[in-house]
Amino acid sequence: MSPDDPFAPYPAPPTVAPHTVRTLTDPADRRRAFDLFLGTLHHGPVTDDAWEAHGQAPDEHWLGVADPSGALVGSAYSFPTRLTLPGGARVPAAAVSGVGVRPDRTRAGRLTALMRAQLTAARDRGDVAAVLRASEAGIYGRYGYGVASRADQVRVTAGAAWRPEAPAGGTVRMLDPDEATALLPGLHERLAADRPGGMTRSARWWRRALRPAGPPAGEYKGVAVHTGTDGVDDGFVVWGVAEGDLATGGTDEVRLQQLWAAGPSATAGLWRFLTGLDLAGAVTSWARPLDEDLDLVLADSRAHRVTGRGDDLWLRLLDPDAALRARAWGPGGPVVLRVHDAFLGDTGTWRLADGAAEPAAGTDPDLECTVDALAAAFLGDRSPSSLVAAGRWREHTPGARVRADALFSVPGPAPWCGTFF
Ligand SMILES: CC(=O)SCCNC(=O)CCNC(=O)[C@H](O)C(C)(C)COP(=O)(O)OP(=O)(O)OC[C@H]1O[C@@H](n2cnc3c(N)ncnc32)[C@H](O)[C@@H]1OP(=O)(O)O
Repeated sequence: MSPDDPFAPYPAPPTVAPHTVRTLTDPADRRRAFDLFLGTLHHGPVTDDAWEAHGQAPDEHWLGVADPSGALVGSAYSFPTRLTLPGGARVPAAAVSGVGVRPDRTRAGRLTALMRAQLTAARDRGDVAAVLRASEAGIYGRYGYGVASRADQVRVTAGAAWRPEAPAGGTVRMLDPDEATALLPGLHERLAADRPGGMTRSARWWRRALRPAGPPAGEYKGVAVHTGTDGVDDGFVVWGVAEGDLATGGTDEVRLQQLWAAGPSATAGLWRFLTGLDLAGAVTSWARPLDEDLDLVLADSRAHRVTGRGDDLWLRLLDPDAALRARAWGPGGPVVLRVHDAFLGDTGTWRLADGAAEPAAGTDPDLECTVDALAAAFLGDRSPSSLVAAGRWREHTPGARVRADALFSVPGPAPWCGTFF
């Protein structure tokens, strides 16, 4: 992207080495591609057990990029998911992972070729968006991905006291692996439907999360479910433990892996349970939603510390028209928004008003942005005003940003994906 014209077409990388991108259907090719990907993360190849236990769902889409010699030098795959938008609509999306190019073949356009093939194929299949978790923040913006939700790393002191008026009620029960496998996918599916950025998880994802194969199988994994006062299961938690060093008298650290809750009493009930576990000094998590305000309900607000904040879900709209029509809108408007997709070579203009988005080709825009910068506001994470202030959106009509703030803002939970894939 040129700094002079952020909407200029995406330039081809200066060196594009000869290559072929092809779809991988043979399980042996997929395994080679997965090993290649693991290698780019500095990991060894997948074990037989892990590969068998995880399996490969037939609806996954695997791509490889090969040298003229035929050697596989890059990989990318995706599985189908449904992404929750503001207002609760769910749209089909490609969940992208396994992206890697062999270290001796990087910076010669191979990822660019994989991304073009993957995004085009997903759009042709009818996916409204692609989503991913990025290993590095500098990779995916050029392909139209933007950070659509962020998450907090937190540390909560074990045994912390709760304020008397903190939400309460309900019960917590622990599950064994079979019970967890039977109950959690459906419960998560229900809970993820209520939060923008929530996504459906594949059976493979759950197998890996609840029944790890290989060395992690020996790790402790706790699972518990919260049941509300109405008798309905309304939240769950999965955690592991980092053992303290006995030599130094250190206590265990409870590492929160997943916590989904339907509302404040389930959230509080599960956190009370976790922080009440014996033999632990703290509960930590690498990614909690920004609206989980534990400092408001703990007697000592400093018992909840946000130790970091980072990107959660990266979103790439493939069919902006379908996406803009599917999400809910706040009151007010009108605002005419033009969106540029330099990588796939599209530009579209929409009029946002009265709770709806309608195509408005030929109308002068009040606001203009790239598709990656639209992602930053699309699920509700950033306001148009903050994006204009940062130079990521352009305002042509004074005051349009404030009208857009109201349009993009929909009551409900903060956007958060909460699924690592
Ligand atoms: C969803 C997931 O799976 S996330 C995991 C992503 N994979 C990894 O992080 C594994 C380690 N890294 C790699 O395998 C590779 O370096 C990749 C896949 C990130 C990049 O592959 P490459 O074939 O080198 O990318 P390609 O040559 O197409 O680069 C295209 C552009 O992106 C830039 N780029 C590539 N990687 C990076 C990066 N890590 N940070 C910043 N810019 C990058 C290139 O400089 C190039 O820029 P230009 O168009 O201005 O010239």
